[in-house]
Amino acid sequence: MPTVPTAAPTPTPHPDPTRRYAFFGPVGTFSEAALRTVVPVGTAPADPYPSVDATIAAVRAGRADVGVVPIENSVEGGVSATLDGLAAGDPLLVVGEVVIPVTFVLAARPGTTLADVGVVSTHSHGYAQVRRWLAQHLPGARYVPSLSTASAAAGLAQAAADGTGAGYDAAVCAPVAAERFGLQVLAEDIGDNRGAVTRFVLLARPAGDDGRVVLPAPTGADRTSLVAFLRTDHPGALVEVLEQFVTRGVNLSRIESRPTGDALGRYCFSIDCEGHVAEARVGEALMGLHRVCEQVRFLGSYPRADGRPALPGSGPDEDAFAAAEGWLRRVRAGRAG
Ligand SMILES: O=C(O)C(=O)C[C@]1(C(=O)O)C=C[C@@H](O)C=C1
Repeated sequence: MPTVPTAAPTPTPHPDPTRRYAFFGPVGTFSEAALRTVVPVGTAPADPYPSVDATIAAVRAGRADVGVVPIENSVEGGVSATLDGLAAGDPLLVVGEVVIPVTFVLAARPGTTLADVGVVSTHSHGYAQVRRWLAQHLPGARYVPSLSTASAAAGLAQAAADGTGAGYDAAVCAPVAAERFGLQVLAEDIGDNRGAVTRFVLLARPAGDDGRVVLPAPTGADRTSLVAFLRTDHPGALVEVLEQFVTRGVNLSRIESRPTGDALGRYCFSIDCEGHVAEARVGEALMGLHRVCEQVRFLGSYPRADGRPALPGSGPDEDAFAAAEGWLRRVRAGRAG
């Protein structure tokens, strides 16, 4: 069985001042906070885009080299816009991840009190994380969705500057967004779940057009992301997919189904597993998937934000994979097994 080559040379680490970064904006989003953990202000050009789709499109079109978007929240789960954006369209690679705590404030124009708040706006993922607090403290309040937590805050500031109404009275946003847009914080730390975190991914175009290597080299504590499209709707199709990981002792850290959009009942599986495609066990699992699936879209292998090495699996260790490969080579050459 062929050995999967490792990425060489090692790609440039972030921040790379020669690259242009894009993030799901405007300024003050959690996505910007995630970006700033790897690309501090002033180290490289970084532009805000108004949605996940726009951020992904900027990377695809070459307006940015690396894009930062949310992919998974510990309370509300997968971010559909990101999962779907990566499953279709020109291929992109995940080249890194960042996990940050998410804490929310209720912010409004200065002079507003809690009793004045009848309509609240925020991103749908933000709303899902403060629903209980709102029900308890603003039981009559109506919810208006916004493109991001920070755009809800920006809308209040813009309306104040224009002398108009924003269509809502308060925004649920990051503390930094309230500060950036000169809003008054009516309530702090209003998240329903202490310790909520969101995982963000750094996206880049695969190597090819500019000759840059973007696939990060293995670190020993990596994650691999992919999308598996099942061949046909038949009994055991998902088991066949899972088997590829189980038999190689590869641990999954996330699996969720997403509709392909073609027809009712057509789903693909968005999967994260532990390890790097350069490791034999992961490479073989991916080859196995390729055999049983209609299509497998490799989304990248990249260092885990928590630096945790793969859990020891019940399957064979890396040496056993190398030994098996050597053995097959020998017997194929007609030598004694
Ligand atoms: O609106 C933002 O600030 C974002 O970065 C988006 C987003 C998300 O979609 O998950 C990020 C983290 C929070 O969980 C809420 C919203």
